[in-house]
Amino acid sequence: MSQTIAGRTLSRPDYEQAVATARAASTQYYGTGEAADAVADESAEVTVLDDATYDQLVRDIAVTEAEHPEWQVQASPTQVVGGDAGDVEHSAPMLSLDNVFSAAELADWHAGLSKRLGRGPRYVAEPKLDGLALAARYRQGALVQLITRGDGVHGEDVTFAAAAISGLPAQLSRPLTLEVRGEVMLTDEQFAAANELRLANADRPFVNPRNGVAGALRGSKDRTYVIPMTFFAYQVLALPETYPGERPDESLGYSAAIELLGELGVSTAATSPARIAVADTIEAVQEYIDELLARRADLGFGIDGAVVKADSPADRAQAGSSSRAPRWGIAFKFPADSRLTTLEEVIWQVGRTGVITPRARVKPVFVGGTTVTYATLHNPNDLARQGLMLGDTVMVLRAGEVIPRIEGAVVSARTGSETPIEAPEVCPNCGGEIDRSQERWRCRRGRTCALPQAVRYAVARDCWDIESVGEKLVRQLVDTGLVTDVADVFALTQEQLLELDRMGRTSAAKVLGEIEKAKSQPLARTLTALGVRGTGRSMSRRIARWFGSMDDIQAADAAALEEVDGIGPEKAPVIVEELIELAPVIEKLRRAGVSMAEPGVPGRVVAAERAAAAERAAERAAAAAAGDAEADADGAAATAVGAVDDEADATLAALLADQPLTAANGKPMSVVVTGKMTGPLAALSRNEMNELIERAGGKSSGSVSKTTSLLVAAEGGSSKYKKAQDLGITIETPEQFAERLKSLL
Ligand SMILES: NC(=O)c1ccc[n+]([C@@H]2O[C@H](COP(=O)([O-])OP(=O)(O)OC[C@H]3O[C@@H](n4cnc5c(N)ncnc54)[C@H](O)[C@@H]3O)[C@@H](O)[C@H]2O)c1
Ligand SMILES: [Zn+2]
Repeated sequence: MSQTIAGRTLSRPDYEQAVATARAASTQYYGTGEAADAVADESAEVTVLDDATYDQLVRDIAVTEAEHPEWQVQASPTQVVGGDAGDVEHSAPMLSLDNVFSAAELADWHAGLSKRLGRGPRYVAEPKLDGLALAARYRQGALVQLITRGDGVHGEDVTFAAAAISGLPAQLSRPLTLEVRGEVMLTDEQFAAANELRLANADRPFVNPRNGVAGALRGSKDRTYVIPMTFFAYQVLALPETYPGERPDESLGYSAAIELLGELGVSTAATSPARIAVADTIEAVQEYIDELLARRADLGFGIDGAVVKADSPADRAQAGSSSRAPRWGIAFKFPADSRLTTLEEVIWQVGRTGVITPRARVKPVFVGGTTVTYATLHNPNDLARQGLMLGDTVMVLRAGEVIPRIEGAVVSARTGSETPIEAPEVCPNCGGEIDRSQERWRCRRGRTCALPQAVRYAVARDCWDIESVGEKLVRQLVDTGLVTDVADVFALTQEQLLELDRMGRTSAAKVLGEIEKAKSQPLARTLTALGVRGTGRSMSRRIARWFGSMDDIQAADAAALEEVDGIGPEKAPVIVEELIELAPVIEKLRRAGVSMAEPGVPGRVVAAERAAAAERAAERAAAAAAGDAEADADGAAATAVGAVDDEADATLAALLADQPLTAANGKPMSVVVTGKMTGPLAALSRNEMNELIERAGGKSSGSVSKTTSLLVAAEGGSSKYKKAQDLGITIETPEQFAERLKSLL
């Protein structure tokens, strides 16, 4: 995960230009968030950079200054903190943070600090919140002033925004006098809501949450509507003597201060999904950082790294600070997850279910670890409202493994050559009418619009595996009306097939043979073949394994579906609705003799039994701990209950016997497969390997982490292999793994 941004040495004119560009970009960045509005003078050039580009520029400047200290100018971003000075003097300078970009750089930093202190400090590690720094002054428990960071010495008074910020109460739970510092930001939800509001009020939407928060904050003075924001605190400090009242204990460590903030009613990252870690070694810090990066996309708000700080005030005092940043803390920067690029084309796609979605083709840009060329857009109505244009400079977000998304456009960067995006008049797939009654447009023909694609998908190797039904045959089957939905495949007869072009007896027999075999495919594959909106292969497997039978799946309501790992309150009702729509197709499949059960899968019943067994085991352990005396008192009753339990446990054990990847505690083992398979597993696709793992009671995962139980790899050398070795995770060859699963092969 390391990202090296080595700086380059610039020529003197390039250096001066770089400093000027960085300053202009900063002004923009800390301005209103809607570039154009920040520039009163229309003729002024607007410099908008994404953070990755800005950071690269600053690195180049730093490397150049190291080589030519005499070139350094006062305005260099390496010398000064962020934005413009305001008129409120800070109680103590609001500093920036120095950065590291890799585990090795962090270890070096730790070595340096340990040397300075003469010992390895205890650390607190927390998210680097991607918002704006804010100082909040409380006098005797009442919020009296909010100040931006400004140039670090003087900030701007933004007290007027207080009511819009959650996490910063107007009144603390105790009447203390103190200053709280932290980050004000727009959560993902708040960003979406903010743009809805802005559009409804004929204001320009924000480009992304990070750029939006400056505008949200400043604009709250004159705006007629309120844009809610969120605050997370990361520091408590004393106020000057002019502020009367009881003060907090100044010898508090950082972790204790975070706790105090929580008690006072101020929110911190400790109670956010990001959490905070206290760690005695730099390795433990790194572990938190790795784990935080893995969870980055699921936090609900933007982070651009982690911050590592010495916990004790004594360590901090001894380490001290430079004019720009403290020496007792460091920011571990994550690779950029959003970059600016150009929107080149909008492609309208019709999905398997007939839903029409716009997809953006952008000028290729490296973001979130890969080069992105395509990104999802909002739904068509949003597109029209946002007024996005072809040729716009757009922000592409790719966090974690999720599909890249366009967050917004920098309207101020328009040159006049942009062109409007044309929405389709008719269905781009069949030329038929579009149903625009819902937010998501859909072809009026629904699933039948994309029927050939749906059938192709259903007969593919990962679903029913009817390989002899190729693309041309599917076309013919659909065109002749023999197939009107995916289930019709199972109703095909020899006579019907023989009437088709280029279909002889041998081919027809082959097709029918494969169709016959497909009838006994596991439920998970049939569920995948149905193309239920909101599910794919792995979700279908999870659903099939959880319920065990199609009857149980169809009987499930949204609440029951939500019990399946990965199905949330948004997805569950969609799946229910889809299954209702698909009921006639499912009924056809049932009548055609297609299997409606997941073989060898314990399903929900055993899942419930597992939970009960685990509970019983815990109770027994507790009883044992409570001492024999009490257990004796309940003697008779306990024996009777115990007998029933033992019987249930025996049933469970029998059921689990062919679940070699279920751990003793009933939890699935997490298995990662890498590289080419060999031996008995050589012919299996990755999807088939995943199926096998799940059938064996395990969980397949794409990346190695602390929680991985097993890595399957034919040879060493890959990064997953090395990571597993480092973490001491069991590694098996495909042959060894096949041996472990022999009861299932
Ligand atoms: N795109 C642009 O044009 C542009 C211009 C200027 C700055 N920037 C961005 O701003 C950043 C650089 O500016 P910077 O000086 O604020 O440095 P920084 O963001 O690298 O680090 C310091 C800041 O981190 C914040 N922070 C978040 N979580 C924190 C935590 N848990 N503990 C302590 N502080 C925390 C605070 O606001 C603090 O002031 C970079 O990310 C840069 O990309 C971008
Ligand atoms: Zn259509």
